[in-house]
Amino acid sequence: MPAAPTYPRLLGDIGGTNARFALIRSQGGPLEDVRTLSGALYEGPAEAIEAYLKEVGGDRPVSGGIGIANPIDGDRIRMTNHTWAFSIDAVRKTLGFTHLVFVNDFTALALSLPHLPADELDQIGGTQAEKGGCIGVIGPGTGLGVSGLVPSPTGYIPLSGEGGHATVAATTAEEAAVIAEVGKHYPHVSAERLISGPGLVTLHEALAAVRGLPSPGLGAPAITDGALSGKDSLALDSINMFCALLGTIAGNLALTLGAKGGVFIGGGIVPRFGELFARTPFRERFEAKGRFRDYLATVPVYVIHSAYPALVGAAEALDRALAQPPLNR
Ligand SMILES: Nc1ncnc2c1ncn2[C@@H]1O[C@H](COP(=O)(O)OP(=O)(O)OP(=O)(O)O)[C@@H](O)[C@H]1O
Repeated sequence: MPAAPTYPRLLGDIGGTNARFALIRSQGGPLEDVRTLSGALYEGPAEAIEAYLKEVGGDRPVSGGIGIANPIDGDRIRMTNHTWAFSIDAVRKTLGFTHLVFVNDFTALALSLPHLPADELDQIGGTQAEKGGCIGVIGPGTGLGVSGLVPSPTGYIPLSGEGGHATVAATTAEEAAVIAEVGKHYPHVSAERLISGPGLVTLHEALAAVRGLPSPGLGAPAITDGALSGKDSLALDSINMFCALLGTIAGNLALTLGAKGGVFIGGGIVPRFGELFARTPFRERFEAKGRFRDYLATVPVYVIHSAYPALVGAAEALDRALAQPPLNR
């Protein structure tokens, strides 16, 4: 009997604010009909997916792969920054799909890395990536996602960790003062508390307080704009500290994984810094590990500029799920 058709396939990337969907219509084909929907307008993923499919029309997919900004632990998902709570299998049945796979969004991002074209990556220091070496990925956005790819005889295995909640570490006295200031409000100052969109605002406010300045009251985009304009020195100092702290934690990730295959920076924030990023203390701090400076000096870091890398990774996650032999039930 011929195998049931698995194209078109639905791909998704569900964040705290937006849900992005796309279709791949044939094997090796591109992402098509990418749309961004506001999650808050829908009761749950089935409703959002139906709205998307109605809008783009054409043949209906029967399988889907979705990255979601949430830990995945079994069939039930309750989104942390959202009202959506659902059973993956119930969504699959509602949609009439044969397969529906959900993975953590940073697991999806990790799965995308070997597929990203070189011209969508900006290298920040280091030498050649070791082919087949361990890979790290870290990305400040609404939160701080951390993942990686570990080589195995059957290919790369993605990690599903919560590294954004590791403790943030100071290198300079002013960083220590900022962390102490933030610690007045939180019992544990995780990396995400400072290295994320909301974290940039927290860092900027705390740096002003440490320097005895009035509360600046700026949002994350305004802080970046102030730094890029060259006219707001507090904003520039905040971006520099943000990137230094990111360098510290990215260097820790590289050491922990032995990421000779490189460290990739995803998320929506760092690409918005543009050329400023290469002039921040990020790379110096990434390598500032005492006796392991030479080791880290070889590790390349790449800023991801791809438009929809998590959708590429969701496609890989679905590919892998469909390649598994069916369970004997
Ligand atoms: N120019 C900017 N500079 C710094 N931070 C910014 C800028 N523009 C937006 N942000 C911050 O980026 C964060 C959103 O990050 P990102 O674009 O990666 O979205 P996300 O985490 O994928 O979430 P979603 O998928 O739900 O949109 C927000 O906290 C926002 O304040």
